[in-house]
Amino acid sequence: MEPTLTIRDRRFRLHTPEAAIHAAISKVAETINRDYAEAERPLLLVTLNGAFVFAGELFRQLDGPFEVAFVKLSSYGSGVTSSGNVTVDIPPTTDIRGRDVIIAEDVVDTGNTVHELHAMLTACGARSIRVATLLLKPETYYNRPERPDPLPVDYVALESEPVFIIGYGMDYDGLGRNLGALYAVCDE
Ligand SMILES: O=P(O)(O)OC[C@H]1O[C@H](OP(=O)(O)OP(=O)(O)O)[C@H](O)[C@@H]1O
Ligand code: HPA
Repeated sequence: MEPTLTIRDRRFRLHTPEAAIHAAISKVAETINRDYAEAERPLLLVTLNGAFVFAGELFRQLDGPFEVAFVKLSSYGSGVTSSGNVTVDIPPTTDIRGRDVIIAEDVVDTGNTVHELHAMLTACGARSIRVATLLLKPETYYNRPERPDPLPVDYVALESEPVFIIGYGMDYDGLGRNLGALYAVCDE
């Protein structure tokens, strides 16, 4: 685990080591297993691209008749700020009607993505919708004048200050998703 690294034009510093990530994901899995012990075929819906690493590790620790499906959304392009427009590149890869859905996100930052997806799943007739994320940025998520009543984020592995993070699925311009630890931009 490098203490600092450079990707293209940006410097990053170690933010969360691998062991802490694994421990946090295991805690989330335990809670979900308790909450869904009686559920019938709950669905883990993974938001591509970023959430595939987190969701893969989480899914392996879920007990019972869980299914997995995917959706691809994007709003950041190659930069470090949300465009504000969430594009649905691939709609949910399975029928959502009547399902108990857990959205798996890598990061809930502005919350634009998770709100867009929640609205889509509601329109598709999901029976229940909860959100699991590897990382939540509470200061960014809960302080949005345009969204005074944000959705609950039900399962949060890790929290961070409002700084751009890469690693464990999260990217800068498509790079850094394969890092096993989290790194925060440190050149601002
Ligand atoms: O809370 P928000 O501000 O909406 O940010 C969170 C979203 O941003 C990233 O997706 P991105 O659009 O970068 O696509 P990617 O998953 O392919 O990296 C990330 O994977 C989340 O889905
Ligand atoms: O901090 C972040 N890192 C990578 N992708 C993101 N998408 C929203 N926030 C982030």
